[in-house]
Amino acid sequence: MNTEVKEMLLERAKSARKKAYTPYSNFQVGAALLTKNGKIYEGCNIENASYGLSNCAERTAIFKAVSEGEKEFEAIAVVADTLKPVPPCGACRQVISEFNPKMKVILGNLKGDVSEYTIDQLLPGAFSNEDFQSKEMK
Ligand SMILES: O=c1ccn([C@H]2C[C@H](O)[C@@H](CO)O2)c(=O)[nH]1
Ligand SMILES: [Zn+2]
Repeated sequence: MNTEVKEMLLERAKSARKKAYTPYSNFQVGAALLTKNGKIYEGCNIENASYGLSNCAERTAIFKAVSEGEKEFEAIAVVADTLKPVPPCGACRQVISEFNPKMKVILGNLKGDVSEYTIDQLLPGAFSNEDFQSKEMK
């Protein structure tokens, strides 16, 4: 993936982060999701007084995109103010892998550190719709 696109996604994630609603953790995260046809959907984390209902930035971006009719994704960038590039939580890894097991995941922080993975590196052996099959198809 070319460096300009990567930089641009990280910038959009950084900008999305400013919209985070985080009165409980005060930990802001932004994400930017790139569709295969070149559109970008931003997301931020959104917390709730009932803590467990909080939604991560990554899932906000994906759910926004899917609700607009998008299902083909190429990459997601995630940014937070962390020492090392912010790792996505397990729930988000599972949701990312649903749509593209080869999705590129670009992780950053505000200092400019960047690391890049594919989702199958971050969640090897993910549960998928193929696991619904109860016996070998002959
Ligand atoms: O990759 C991550 C990790 C955490 N969070 C959010 C969830 C919660 O609002 C806050 C603290 O966990 O950060 C994200 O949005 N993305
Ligand atoms: Zn998450």
